[in-house]
Amino acid sequence: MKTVLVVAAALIDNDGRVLIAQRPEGKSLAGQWEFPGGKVEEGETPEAALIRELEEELGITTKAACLAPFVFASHTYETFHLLMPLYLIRRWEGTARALEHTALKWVKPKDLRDYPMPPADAPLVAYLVDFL
Ligand SMILES: Nc1nc2c([nH]c(=O)n2[C@H]2C[C@H](O)[C@@H](COP(=O)(O)OP(=O)(O)OP(=O)(O)O)O2)c(=O)[nH]1
Ligand SMILES: [Mg+2]
Repeated sequence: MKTVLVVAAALIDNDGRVLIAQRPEGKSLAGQWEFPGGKVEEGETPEAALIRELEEELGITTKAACLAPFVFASHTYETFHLLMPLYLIRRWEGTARALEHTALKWVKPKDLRDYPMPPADAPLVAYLVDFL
């Protein structure tokens, strides 16, 4: 089975809320709420991939020095194994907009459990609740 490397971000605002984004119709896991991010492309570092994905998906600009490695998900789906590092980000430029998602939401960590998220994400939420 193929291991797919996906990078994701927990953007944290000044009130300690985390940004989640709803996956659009037509994609796998449609309607579920995820951390913004995406697949690392060939020859790309995880950090460069995340900076690119945040620009594409949210229209925001950040830099490698603002990405703090936090925890990772390692989860077997039916057709691939997902390896997904989650970075914490507190500094970026611009206002996040849903350029590729159905909706965005800023959520207190303890309220993240009210939103259906992909199976790989449940353990990550527990770490955010404890740490933030
Ligand atoms: N971004 C993100 N992906 C997640 C999360 N949890 C989770 O299981 N995934 C899975 C869903 C997908 O199988 C994969 C990421 O795929 P994606 O569709 O976001 O990839 P991408 O942004 O590069 O988009 P695409 O060009 O492949 O359409 O990781 C999460 O919290 N954030
Ligand atoms: Mg994505």
